[in-house]
Amino acid sequence: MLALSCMSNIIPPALVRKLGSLAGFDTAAFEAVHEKEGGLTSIRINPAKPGQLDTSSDQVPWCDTGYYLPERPIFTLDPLFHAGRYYVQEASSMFVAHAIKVLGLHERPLIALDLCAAPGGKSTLLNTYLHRDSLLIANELIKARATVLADNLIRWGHSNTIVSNNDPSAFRHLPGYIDVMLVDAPCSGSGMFRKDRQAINEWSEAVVQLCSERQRRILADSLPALREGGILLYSTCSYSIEENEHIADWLCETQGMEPLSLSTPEAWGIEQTRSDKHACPGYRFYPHKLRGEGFFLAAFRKASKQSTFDRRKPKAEKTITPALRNWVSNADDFFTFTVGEDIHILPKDREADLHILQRMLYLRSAGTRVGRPAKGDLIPAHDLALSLARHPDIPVLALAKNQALDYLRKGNLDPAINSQGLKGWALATYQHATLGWVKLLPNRINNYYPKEWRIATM
Ligand SMILES: C[S@@+](CC[C@H](N)C(=O)[O-])C[C@H]1O[C@@H](n2cnc3c(N)ncnc32)[C@H](O)[C@@H]1O
Repeated sequence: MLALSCMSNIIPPALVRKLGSLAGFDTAAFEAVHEKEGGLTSIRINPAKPGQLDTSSDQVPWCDTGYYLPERPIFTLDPLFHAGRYYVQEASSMFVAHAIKVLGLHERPLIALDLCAAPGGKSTLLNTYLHRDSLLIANELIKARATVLADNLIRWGHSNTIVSNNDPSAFRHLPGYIDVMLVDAPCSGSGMFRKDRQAINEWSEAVVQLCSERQRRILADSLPALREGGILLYSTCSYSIEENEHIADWLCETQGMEPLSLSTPEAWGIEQTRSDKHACPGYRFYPHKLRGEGFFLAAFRKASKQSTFDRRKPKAEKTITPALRNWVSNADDFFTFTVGEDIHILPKDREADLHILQRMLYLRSAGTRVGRPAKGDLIPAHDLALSLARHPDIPVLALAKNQALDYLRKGNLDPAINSQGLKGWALATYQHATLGWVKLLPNRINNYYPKEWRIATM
């Protein structure tokens, strides 16, 4: 408590001392910006989904789908949040979008791995910015967090995504398989001090050291999966040199990586550093220099030789059955597979990848869960309602805001809303954005919003 009330001592002096050794570091401005709790609110919109959003506010300079909000709304009470129309994401970390563009990673289909992916901020960004025919493997070590990750990716709606729940060392079984790998490593969290005061109490030089060692372990364990010539994006929300520039030097020294620079306009206020030994460019975000929290990113190409394995295509491809054609748009682009009773779809040219990944990893989910067969038809899954692969001709029940919130609370809906007298399965929508399924009966509307997703009554 004493530390919290004594403002100039809020930032651990040992951290400030170390940062003071970086060329051009402005200690006074850094301390001043940390005197107030809070920080900014920003969202990144999902350009693939409909729904009116007020984007008159300022754009995040390094991400054309990122916007600062003038204040923090109660996101839970906005149906568009639940529809995956946007993701609430800290502005600095949206810099990954710029890195993708500068490195041309959007130009052709790639296999991408987001190794430390929960809750999914950067995975949803990768979904938006990578080439649409890419495959994204979003991995998270901690099981409960992998569930949150999977849910956020369902909301975002892309079918070309696989969620895995593995230790980084599991990726050793996929030598040379990945084209681009993002390691947004667990770190000491100093970049979030303005948003999370508790992080200040938990910070110590020993924690920085432990994090630095863990970051090396995570990278050494997973890097065999990156193909020769493949790209690594390494990021943290720490200011500590031990977790940033020192890791960059270590990657060059021991992991056969060569540094890449990402040209950024000076007006953005991003500080470019050079590591001591290999002059690796690093991109530092300081809240006193730009509108964002503390963040670091560095990019590398794998220069060393990397063996790989045989990836012959299996021939068991199952195409979409006639019954599914009314539910899935561009049905011929997908193949189907079942998990338990549920039918899933994944883009056709990813069938071999699914077979490989099923053998080597523990997969939490793959592609889009479409639903369960029932008497020649389908009981549609919630994932399909939120998916971009959903058929455009499925009937729609348009809801006003209070009705949409009742729907999201899994409450009862007045049958009078169904003024057109529609029957059967329909999509509950708000401002053209889909929230989930309803079943329309003559005197009733059955609410199929998943009970584990429902919002609390406020
Ligand atoms: C900085 S967070 C990732 C944030 C995420 N990339 C995003 O943008 O939403 C780091 C993640 O690494 C996971 N993690 C923790 N220890 C790990 C380890 N030893 N190996 C791999 N991942 C780990 C954490 O559970 C956490 O989800």
